[in-house]
Amino acid sequence: MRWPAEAVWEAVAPLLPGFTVEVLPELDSTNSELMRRARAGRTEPVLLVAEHQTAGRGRLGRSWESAAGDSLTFSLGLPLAPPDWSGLSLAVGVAVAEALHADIRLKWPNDLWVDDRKLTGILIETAAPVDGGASRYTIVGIGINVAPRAAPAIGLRELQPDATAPGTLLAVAEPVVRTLQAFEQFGFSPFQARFERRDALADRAVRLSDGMAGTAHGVDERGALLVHTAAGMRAVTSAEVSVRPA
Ligand SMILES: O=C(O)CCCC[C@@H]1SC[C@@H]2NC(=O)N[C@@H]21
Repeated sequence: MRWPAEAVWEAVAPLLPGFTVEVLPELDSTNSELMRRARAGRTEPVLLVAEHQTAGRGRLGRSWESAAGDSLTFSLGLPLAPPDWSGLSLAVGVAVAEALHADIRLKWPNDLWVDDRKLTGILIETAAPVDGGASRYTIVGIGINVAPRAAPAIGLRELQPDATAPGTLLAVAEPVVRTLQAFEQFGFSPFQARFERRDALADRAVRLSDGMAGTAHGVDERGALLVHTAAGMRAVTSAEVSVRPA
């Protein structure tokens, strides 16, 4: 199904004052496109949506696969200068989850899960400081599965049978922008309790990519994952975390 691009533009643009809104039929990756533009000096606030990505990217060099029409793939680009960057992807996850459904959980640090199946991935990248100042051009890429997907993924339609990619964009775009603005001012701490209400790892046995095992106990005020290990409580700021089978 093709997007009603003009209608989407007309509905979303008024929600995002100061942003240019673009809905394109195909791109390699919305994140890659905004990074190319930033490197060419174009650092204005943009919402860029691709109906289809030919080379969608995930974290850690992974790819983000989606067929046309079965997912929502977009990036927001804007200059940001928060006093502390830690926890940004968690705050964005809170905004997306709260905008979509009560049953969505947050899997530290970047994923949204339903019943331990991945619904959404978030890829945040930043370009060089804007005009040599404190702001960095920040590209927040979000991929949301909409059509039902085989495990280990899941589609939003399994929670909301009438979900569509354009409707999902309308639901999440403004909350994510408001979150980025709040994060720039206040950092992660206002999002800590909201994250913990949806924490998919809370009180679960986890394994970190460095081999350490323990039990997850929420996040601290900077968004670090707290893991109780044999060596004591660790505040984990960068690692892959997997749930250990019970
Ligand atoms: O799960 C992950 O590792 C993150 C996936 C992020 C995918 C989105 S889709 C829109 C934007 N463009 C990309 O190439 N990636 C992000």
